Amino acid sequence: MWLSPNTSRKHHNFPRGLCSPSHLILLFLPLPFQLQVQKMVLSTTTGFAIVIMGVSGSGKSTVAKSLANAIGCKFIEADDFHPPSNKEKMKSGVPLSDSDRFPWLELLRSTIKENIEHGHNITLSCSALLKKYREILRSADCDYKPGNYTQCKVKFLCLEAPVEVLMERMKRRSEQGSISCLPACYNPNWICYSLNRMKR
Ligand SMILES: Nc1ncnc2c1ncn2[C@@H]1O[C@H](COP(=O)(O)OP(=O)(O)O)[C@@H](O)[C@H]1O
Ligand SMILES: O=C(O)[C@H](O)[C@@H](O)[C@H](O)[C@H](O)COP(=O)(O)O
Repeated sequence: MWLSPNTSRKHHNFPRGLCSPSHLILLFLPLPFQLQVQKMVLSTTTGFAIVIMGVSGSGKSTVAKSLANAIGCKFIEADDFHPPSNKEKMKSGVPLSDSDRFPWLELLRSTIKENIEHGHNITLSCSALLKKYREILRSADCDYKPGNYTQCKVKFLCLEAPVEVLMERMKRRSEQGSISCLPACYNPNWICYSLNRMKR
């Protein structure tokens, strides 16, 4: 399920009580996603995870945090789970390799698994740019059969933003000294490549 922030959305029926200002974010989600969030909120027995994914600066943390706040669930920032060696690489602008990413994704999988198995809902901000990374996170649901996205308790929402917006945000972020994957993010071709090649 892919969301572009500029796409217009219709307002839909949320359970009573989901109508304070902090819930406004829900109205900006695509309808199938709104329904998923309703299911999440109404379920008392099953935990769900919503992964807000996309490239650096696409707004993952902002949206995942607001969504968690709106529906009263836990927000998890995937960047907090990187080992110091990955953080060091990202700080120096060295892109991570898959062998850097796999242990990190496996740790995230265990965290998602633990939460959904205890019936807790979570939102997670994580780049998850390749299908193989998303499949690792989906496998946190022990009932997940590869390709059965509808039943999977781990849902993905991909944020997109125009390249100029991403560049501006990354520039601002680097000026503020935060960690980011600068060389990759400063290359517009890389950004387009990631966005265009993303499949479920
Ligand atoms: N919808 C939005 N409109 C305007 N600014 C936004 C929006 N979403 C995020 N931002 C800003 O963009 C920057 C990057 O957002 P962030 O959530 O950290 O992105 P990511 O987690 O994908 O790297 C932050 O300064 C944030 O305030
Ligand atoms: O929000 C961000 O700035 C990025 O998404 C970033 O923090 C990400 O977690 C790392 O770059 C590792 O992930 P990838 O190299 O797999 O994107």
